[in-house]
Amino acid sequence: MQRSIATVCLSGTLPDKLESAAAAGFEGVEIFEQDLLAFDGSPAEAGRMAADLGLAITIFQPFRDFEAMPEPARARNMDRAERKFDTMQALGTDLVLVCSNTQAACIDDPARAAADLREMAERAAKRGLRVGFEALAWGRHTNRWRQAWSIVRQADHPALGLILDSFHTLCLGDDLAGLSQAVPPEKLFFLQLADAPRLTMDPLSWSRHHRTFPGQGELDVAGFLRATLDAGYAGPVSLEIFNDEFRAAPSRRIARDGLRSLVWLGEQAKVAALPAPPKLAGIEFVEFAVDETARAELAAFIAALGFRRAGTHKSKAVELWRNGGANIVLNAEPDSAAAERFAQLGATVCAMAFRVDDPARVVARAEALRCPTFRERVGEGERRIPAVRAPDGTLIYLVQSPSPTPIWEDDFHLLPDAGEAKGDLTGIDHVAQALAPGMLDSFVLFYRAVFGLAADAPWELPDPYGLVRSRAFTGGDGSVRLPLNVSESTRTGTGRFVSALAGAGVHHIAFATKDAAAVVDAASTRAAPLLDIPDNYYEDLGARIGLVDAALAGLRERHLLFDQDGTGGVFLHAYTAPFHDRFFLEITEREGGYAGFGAVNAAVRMAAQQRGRG
Ligand SMILES: O=C(O)c1ccc(O)c(O)c1
Ligand SMILES: [Mg+2]
Repeated sequence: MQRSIATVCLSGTLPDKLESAAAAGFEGVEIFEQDLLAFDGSPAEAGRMAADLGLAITIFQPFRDFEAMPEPARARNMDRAERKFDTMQALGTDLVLVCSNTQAACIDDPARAAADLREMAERAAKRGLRVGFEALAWGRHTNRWRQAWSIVRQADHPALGLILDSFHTLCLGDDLAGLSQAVPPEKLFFLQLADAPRLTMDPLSWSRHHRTFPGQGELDVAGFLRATLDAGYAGPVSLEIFNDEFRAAPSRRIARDGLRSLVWLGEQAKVAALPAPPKLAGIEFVEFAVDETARAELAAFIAALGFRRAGTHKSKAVELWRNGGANIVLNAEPDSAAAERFAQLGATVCAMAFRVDDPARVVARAEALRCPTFRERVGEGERRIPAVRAPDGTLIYLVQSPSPTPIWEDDFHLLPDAGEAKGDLTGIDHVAQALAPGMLDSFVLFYRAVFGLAADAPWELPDPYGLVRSRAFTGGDGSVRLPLNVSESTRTGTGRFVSALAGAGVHHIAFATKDAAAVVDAASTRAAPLLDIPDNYYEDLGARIGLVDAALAGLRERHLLFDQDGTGGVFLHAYTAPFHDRFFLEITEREGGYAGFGAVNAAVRMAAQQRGRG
């Protein structure tokens, strides 16, 4: 499978785009005409640049509004084609993409379309060039691949073939049924792949602004690729994404995401196997980068929630704090990855650890998916825990589970009563990350591809100062839950956090308990900085769900928020005020299979946090 990417996917100048594509590991590029027009060198120079980078120019595109035009436009189009053939020969590519005509003047006559394409193909063939015809989903008279194929078949010229684009087919709810029976493999000239979120929108706007890489959206791109390969297609597999955020993002990151997406898609379409994704069994710990001062402050903050110091690292300035099954690591080791993170960003989460069945296999999978991995230096006799780096630089440690000896025993001097039995928390329920706008799709692909996490439908959460978009990832039967939040506004809690961090990071950590009321009561006796929820919330709650008065009073008294899911699932949760206006903690109790995050309560929580800033 030759991997190719269209220059339109990437930001910057044509040389930037080519360099980023080559650096990411692509073997080919589609040269989008607009990128060539804006380039101040000759097509031959562009062609040499690509060749020097080891990139084949897989196609030149698009050639628009060609077929079935009345005279004199028809004759002009033939001349235009000849001129573009000159460009293609200088570039060093033999294939041009003709997308179906969108003009009102286009004649509704497939025979005319076929005759015109036949003539174009005949002219191309004289120069050893080829023409591929693609149905745009908004083409005037040709918008399905079956129509495009019927025209290509009628034209019956060896230099004319069909181009398939997953977006145009899938956005119309169409599929490739019948492809392998209808179209001989030598007539499949090119394959473009794009995913997209399911939106209710006209196909043109949807296509020009919201396409994504495969794995970042909701279309069955793997099925589309599989069907094309089953029909005998053996040419390049090329990404063609029009996306506003991609155009604004660094081309290197987007190109890397693109390659990762194709590697992952190859697995999904059963082209090439990868080391299997992990069986996940929860989040073992979350680790903060601190210095001595921040460690003391953060220790006091979590102690109010019932965490106790459970151990110190044998060779590093690292402490383990624990409440029942929930572990927090405070890392103040100088000269470490954590110290670097602290120097840059202050007290923040620098790592978290997933319990996985086989850490070595996950590392191999991450490497196959071109994700950076990490190994911390270790002292004698200490355990080396491998890690994968998330797109924001956060380390995700991979901890063997089940494991004959808990990871803490090798590396930590544990205090005598450090066991998990003590405490009222059962573990880490979820870890929420705030991301800069434009980063969400990179994270979506990372979590889905490396860890096999499944994405919930997107949510919108109203902060008093702007909207927060949220998408949650879940794996391991709900043992790992990772909501991702993005805000365009810099005044929301999410936006301020992202500005302070100049990027992305963990914004809150939610702990699980079987008895939220008891945890909150105990925390209150320790003067924990829990968030006050206004009475109006409880008035509305009573009106909405008719809890008995005593139950409602119990929630109100403890400032506990409540949600239920209609199938017997119930969620109780309470929040702390933010630590250093940075991140906050949450206490959660899930009952009856509740699978959400209390999104209905987010507006009240965010308003209370904004009020708390004074
Ligand atoms: O949006 C467009 O115009 C356009 C052009 C060329 C393509 O291959 C395509 O899928 C869309
Ligand atoms: Mg296309």
